[in-house]
Amino acid sequence: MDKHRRWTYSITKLVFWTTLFAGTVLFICFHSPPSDSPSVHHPNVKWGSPQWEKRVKYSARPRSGHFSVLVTGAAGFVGSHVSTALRRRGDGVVGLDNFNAYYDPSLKRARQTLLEQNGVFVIEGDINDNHLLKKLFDIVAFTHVMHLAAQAGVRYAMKNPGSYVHSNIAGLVSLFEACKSANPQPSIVWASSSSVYGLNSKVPFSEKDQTDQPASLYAATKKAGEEIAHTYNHIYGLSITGLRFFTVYGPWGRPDMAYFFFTKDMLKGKPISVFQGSNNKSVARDFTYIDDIVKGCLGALDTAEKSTGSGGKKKKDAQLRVFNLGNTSPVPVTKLVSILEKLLKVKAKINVLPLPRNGDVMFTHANISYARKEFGYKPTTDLQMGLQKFVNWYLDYYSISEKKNSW
Ligand SMILES: O=C(O)[C@H]1O[C@H](OP(=O)(O)OP(=O)(O)OC[C@H]2O[C@@H](n3ccc(=O)[nH]c3=O)[C@H](O)[C@@H]2O)[C@H](O)[C@@H](O)[C@H]1O
Repeated sequence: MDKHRRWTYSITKLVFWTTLFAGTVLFICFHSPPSDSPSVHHPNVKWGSPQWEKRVKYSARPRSGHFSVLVTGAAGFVGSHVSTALRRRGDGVVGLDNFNAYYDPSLKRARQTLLEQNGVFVIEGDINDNHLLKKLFDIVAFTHVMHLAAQAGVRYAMKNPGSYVHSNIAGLVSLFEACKSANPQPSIVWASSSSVYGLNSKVPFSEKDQTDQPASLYAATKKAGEEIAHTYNHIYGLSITGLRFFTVYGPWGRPDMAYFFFTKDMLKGKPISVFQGSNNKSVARDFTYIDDIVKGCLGALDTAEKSTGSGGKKKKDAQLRVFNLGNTSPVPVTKLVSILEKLLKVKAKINVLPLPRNGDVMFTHANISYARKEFGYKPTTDLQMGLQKFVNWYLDYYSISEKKNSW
């Protein structure tokens, strides 16, 4: 071979191998297996990449006759349970969560891992990110949005008021804007709160009762959300259902809630503070078990009518509803503590404190007859049984042996 031919041969060889290598890389990128295959669980797939879009679309794909649902707050307590239930029955589910550090983000990541194993892709992003929301509605024709992302917690509102405005007001508006512009417009079910009843003293709380005396900024932002929902329903024909949750508890729960940190502190032998009203009156809550709440969420979703707008205009009036989702039997916080003492086999060190004026109310008690009538909502788990399930999960998740229980 002369010098020139050898040179041409080397170049041809180089081009051949480069093309083969580039082709293989492109093939891997564009023909990766579907998102719920365990081999491709990369939570950090680049936003907006073809692989990301593919995972979003795959996760959103329902079984025939089922819904395609965007669940915000999917790595949260209620969001992770609802996403799993929807996915299990055949709905396509895409999760969205900002994984903020309000409480231990590793718990949110653990929920995300479970969701991914169940075929739910959870996108890390904020509901205030208009670009992200637009992109999601551009690539998927979601039939429903289950909006559970929020800044929760009644007492924390005094420490960080801005985060309530950011998530519960600005975030809600950003989400409604995206839904109103989507084509088709989805039906929306979202989490309001029992706290909207505020200083209401008429029991049990009915959806028709007054809700204009919120006792915390948290409650005020949820009440504002209900009014904002009215506006978007009225102007744009969005079908919107608000759910007033009553102190939801259970496995995979929120560490900022009393039943959760009482358990943690009691197991460590630390004292707990139990609030009490004036004249030694007990503070009580209508504690509601997570599985009952999930049934209520699905019932609301299944009975939600379609939105009626398109192109930013409404064609006719759309559905607007608000439901209480409670347990209907308030339990004093002192009773909650005594149930935990039995289940954990420890004596609590209790400091009784006067109910602080930081947003707490004396009691909550749900009337659930409207939800029962509309979608057969009927809670079945009492506090004793529900806490037993929570404690089983807690000891298992934090790998605490029975021996340690006798601290
Ligand atoms: O239904 C709701 O809309 C809200 O429910 C929940 O709020 P709450 O009912 O206030 O739950 P949680 O903090 O567990 O306190 C429970 C009880 O323990 C008492 N409590 C609390 C703390 C303490 O140190 N001592 C004490 O006695 C306290 O006085 C109270 O009586 C959600 O957190 C909130 O996000 C929202 O969704």
